[in-house]
Amino acid sequence: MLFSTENEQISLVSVSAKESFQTSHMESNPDSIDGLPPVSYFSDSPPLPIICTDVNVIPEHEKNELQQSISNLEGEISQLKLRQRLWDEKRREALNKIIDIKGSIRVFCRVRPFLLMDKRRIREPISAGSEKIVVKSAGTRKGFDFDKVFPQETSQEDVFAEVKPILRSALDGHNVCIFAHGQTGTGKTFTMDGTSEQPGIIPRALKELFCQASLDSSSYITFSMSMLEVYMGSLRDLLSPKPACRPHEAVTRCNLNIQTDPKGLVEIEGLTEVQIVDFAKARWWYNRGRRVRSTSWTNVNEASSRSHCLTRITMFRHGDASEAKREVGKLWMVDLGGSERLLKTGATGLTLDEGRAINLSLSALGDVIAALRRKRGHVPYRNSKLTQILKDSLGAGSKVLMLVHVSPCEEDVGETICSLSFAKRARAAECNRELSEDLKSHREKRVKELEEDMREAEEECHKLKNQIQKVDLLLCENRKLFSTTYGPLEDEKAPISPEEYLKEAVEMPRKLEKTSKGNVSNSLPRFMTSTAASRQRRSAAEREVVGKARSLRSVTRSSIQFTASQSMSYSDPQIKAILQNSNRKSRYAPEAADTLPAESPKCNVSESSKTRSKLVTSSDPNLRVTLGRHRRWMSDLI
Ligand SMILES: Nc1ncnc2c1ncn2[C@@H]1O[C@H](COP(=O)(O)OP(=O)(O)OP(=O)(O)O)[C@@H](O)[C@H]1O
Repeated sequence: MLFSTENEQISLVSVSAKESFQTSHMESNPDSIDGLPPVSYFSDSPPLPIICTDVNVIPEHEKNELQQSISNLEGEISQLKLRQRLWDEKRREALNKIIDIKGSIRVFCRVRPFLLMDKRRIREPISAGSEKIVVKSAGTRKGFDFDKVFPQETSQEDVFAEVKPILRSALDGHNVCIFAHGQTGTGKTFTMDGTSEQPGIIPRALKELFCQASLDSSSYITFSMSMLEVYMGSLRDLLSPKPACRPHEAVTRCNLNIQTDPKGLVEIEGLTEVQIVDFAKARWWYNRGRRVRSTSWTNVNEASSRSHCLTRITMFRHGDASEAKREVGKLWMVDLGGSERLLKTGATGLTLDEGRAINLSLSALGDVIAALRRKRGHVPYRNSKLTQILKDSLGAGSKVLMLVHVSPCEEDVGETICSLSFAKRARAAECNRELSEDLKSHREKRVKELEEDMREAEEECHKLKNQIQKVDLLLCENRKLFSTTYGPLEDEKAPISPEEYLKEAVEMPRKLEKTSKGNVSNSLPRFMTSTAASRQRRSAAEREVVGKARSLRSVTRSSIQFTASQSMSYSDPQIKAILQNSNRKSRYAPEAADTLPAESPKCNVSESSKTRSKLVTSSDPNLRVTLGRHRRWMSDLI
């Protein structure tokens, strides 16, 4: 029976309740209770009015009110998110302007403290100011300007504080390179890597990236890591699953190819790329790579690095799932091999060749930076492997930080001047024009203003994040209340699968045609309506698309992790978003976490072969090609 109005419904329920009450009372309790006369509804006196409330009946207007409040909250959240995005844009803009004012290639200098084995003289040859270094030698004084000078007593923390802003830029989707350059034994590895008590830039940067990513409320960021070494002009994969081979063997066995795609993006074929979900995992992988690096003993440094060691962190910044937008930024942290006068290091044989190779690639790097600075048409990237690898991270839109290291010792003055001259060359082009004091103070003022803007934007973003969380909580409660009372909300649809999405895309023209048949088709000229042949062609195309969707779903089910170039092969933003979501889910799934070693790499043959088979069983030919071409993934390791 249908109840037309609320009142009718209630009165009917009241009657039935009254009837049932009367029946049950008559059946179960015909006599008095505790000697009291039973209440008779059949007496002559008129019956008392019965008030019945049925808890299951909720007035219609309450349902509407709840629905309204849900949609209001949803609207509020999207408004807040929009405001948050705008503030985030402002923050990025301010940061970019700051970096542009300060210069996209910045050069710092760090002076190493005296070591126990150093011969100390009364008069030290180097005096360091905050932005200037003066070298005194053989009665001459040479001055070198820098963006920042770190004197001997500078702590690792202070150095990192100056590096931090550039990391934010990497998180915002820019390509960033941080180099440590200098003579052998001047502290490049100490600055980049550090010790367990005094961690250097790389471990601190890894920590900072995860910290910043967790605070970022407008998007979510995922990370992957690769490490390689440029040794005697060849590339070695430092995170390779193979056992750490000896340097000279590895050169031939682990050589990798550098490819540049038509867009100018650099890809290193076969380079291992591991996904890093947290700082602990990142550190584990970093330590693993470090141990494999080629070092040898020289007269100058007991554990001299004989190669350039490159650590790459790739950042995938995903916007809202609805936006399906993704930005990829690369952060390169490079511990360059020591520049050295080969005679001084006492190098012979292989070590001598290693030194020569290091020097050649360093001068190629200097040429590239100088050409970029001078904005020359031709940039000689091809002159060394190092510059080929960094090609897409050194050019326009990228940020470069060079940390030049020098020794405080008298006997190293010649080398010190060489290193400082290298730095001067890198810095010169952008600082060609010596700035007047007025201009300098104007720039400083502008930077301060922009820093203030940035802080304000960050605060606003933080406030909005908190507000969104609160409203979201309220929304969840309301949704829960609605679904428990009235059943699922109308717009609470299950997330659309790639197959459904493509099917919908295929069906859309059909639907349109159906509508047009009814309404517009007759008004179309005959040559614009579909022929039998065109219909046949279209259904063949539809079958292909649905087939693709199926294989796509099988891919997402098998939790394959996509890299930048792989996901780019799917040009549709909605599919990308779905794939990203599925990646995200699988990453946090317990079985995905298991594939990362907790403490040390454990060889689990069945596990790894299972994963490998997943990687190759995709039925999608496009995917197979990109997977085949691409880097090995963490799941493929060991
Ligand atoms: N700022 C510093 N404070 C304390 N010790 C330092 C500092 N810089 C360097 N050292 C020490 O100097 C020694 C040489 O440093 P490191 O190995 O980092 O030099 P390097 O430039 O990387 O040399 P190479 O190019 O040969 O690899 C190490 O014992 C290191 O601990």
